[in-house]
Order: sequence, then structure tokens, then C-alpha cells
Amino acid sequence: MPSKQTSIVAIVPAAGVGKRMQINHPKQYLTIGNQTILEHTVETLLTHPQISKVIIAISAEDEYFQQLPLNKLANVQVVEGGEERVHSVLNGIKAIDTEQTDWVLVHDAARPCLTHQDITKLIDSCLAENTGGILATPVRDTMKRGVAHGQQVFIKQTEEREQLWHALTPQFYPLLQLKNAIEFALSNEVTITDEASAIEYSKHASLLIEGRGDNIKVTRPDDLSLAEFILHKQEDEICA
Ligand SMILES: Nc1ccn([C@@H]2O[C@H](COP(=O)(O)OP(=O)(O)OP(=O)(O)O)[C@@H](O)[C@H]2O)c(=O)n1
Ligand SMILES: C[C@](O)(CO)[C@H](O)COP(=O)(O)O
Repeated sequence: MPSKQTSIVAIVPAAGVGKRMQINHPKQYLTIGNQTILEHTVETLLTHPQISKVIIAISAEDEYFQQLPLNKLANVQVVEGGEERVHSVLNGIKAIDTEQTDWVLVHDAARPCLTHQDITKLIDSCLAENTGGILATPVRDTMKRGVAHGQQVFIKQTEEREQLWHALTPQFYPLLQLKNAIEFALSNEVTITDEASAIEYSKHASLLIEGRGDNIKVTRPDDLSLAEFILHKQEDEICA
């Protein structure tokens, strides 16, 4: 459990190029309503009562961030992103004052539909168990493993669906546990696509906390309109 004077810092990896969006513009700077995806995401984190600061990892070539009001906020710090998401996250972790903070929450810039309720559920569940964890949703569909033959992909097998989850973010861990786990995985050239996989490689436990299915990651072109619909629906929920 964090001591009373410590606080929770959020890291937002926002240094990707968004290849799968098939546009020539990093997806985190696409706009929904009157804000960029990055601003929606960071605003949700900054307005959560348990989060004291947000560290955003942006590309060294980023030409967009400086134009955002975020750039002037006292509780927003910018670090340089890395070659892969894991490197961006590690750069954010290294910027944290370990004297003041003992837990860190990592959330994708590309997930603008996160809610305060889910943040609170994750943090409170993990602190109660003194164990890190992630938001996740159980898969809804029958899951197939494919195999390519020439230009076609065929079903190789149906995967066991019991206890199969979609990993989301935020992912929330003790700061030094996550730092050491990521550095250990990288030193062994292990592929790390989320914080939980580094924690798993270091054989630490992670809680799976069921989160909202509308906490989508804007990844492909048709995700943008879906994210816009979700955000408008959430605004209606708040105003209802
Ligand atoms: N070197 C990288 C790569 C990704 N990210 C961030 O990690 C999050 C999730 O990654 P993903 O959805 O894969 O974003 P991109 O890497 O930008 O997408 P793509 O793989 O389509 O290029 C995004 O907020 C992205 O900005 C990052 O900070 N640093
Ligand atoms: C971290 C993550 O959001 C968990 O699902 C996801 O892995 C990040 O996207 P990527 O395409 O794997 O970089």
C-alpha cells in the first residue's frame, strides 16, 4: 500500500506513428470533438483524484505536442519516447522521483474512452491486494488460430476461450517492480507489448480486473468513429 504522502503517477506512451491507421498523421493527434485523442486521454487521467501527475512520452520528431495547451500544465511532464512502446514507458519510469511515488499507472494515449470508474476500480483492487494488475475484458467470440497458406489464411485450431482476456490499459504496478521487470526483460531480448508481460517474465503476479469493453484502443481507421460515438455516449451518461 502506498504510504500516505506518496501519490500515483501516470505514464502515457504517445510516441507511436499509428501505421495501422493508414494516415500520415500520428493517431494520438487526430481530433474527436474539440480535442485531440491525446488530450482526451490525459484530461481523464489528470482529473482523477488519485493521480497527481502525468508523464507523456512523445517522439523526438513530434511536431504536434507543442501546439497543445497540455504543454503548459504544471502536472504534465514530457519525456522522449523510444523505438518501441516498452522503451517509451521505461523512459517515463526513469523520470519519476522514487522518493515520492511507489506505484505507477501506464495508459495508452490511443485509449481516449477510459473512465474514472475503471481507473478507481483498478487502483483500489490492486492496492487492496498489494498486487499490480491490468484492466481487461473477457473475449466474447469463439477464437481461432490461423495459418497462412500462400495468399490465404486458414483455421488451424479453435482456441480454448475459458479465461481468455483482452488486455487493456491502464496497467498499474509498484514502480520499482515494473522498472526492474522491464529492464530484466529487455536485457534478455524478450518481446514486451504491455507492462504485464514484463511482470510475467519476472514471475510476479498480476490481477486481471474486468473493465469496460468500450475502453478501445484507436488502432485502425474504423476505430475513430467508434471512439467518437463512445465518448459522446459517455458524455450523455455524465449529463443524465
Ligand atoms: N515506440 C512507441 C510505439 C507506440 N507507443 C504508444 O503506445 C500506444 C499503443 O501502441 P499502438 O496502438 O501500437 O500505437 P502505434 O505504435 O502508434 O500504432 P501502429 O502499431 O499502428 O504504428 C500508443 O499510444 C502509442 O503512441 C509509444 O509510446 N512508443
Ligand atoms: C498495451 C496494449 O494496449 C494492451 O492491449 C497493447 O498491447 C498496445 O498496442 P500494441 O499494438 O501492442 O503496441
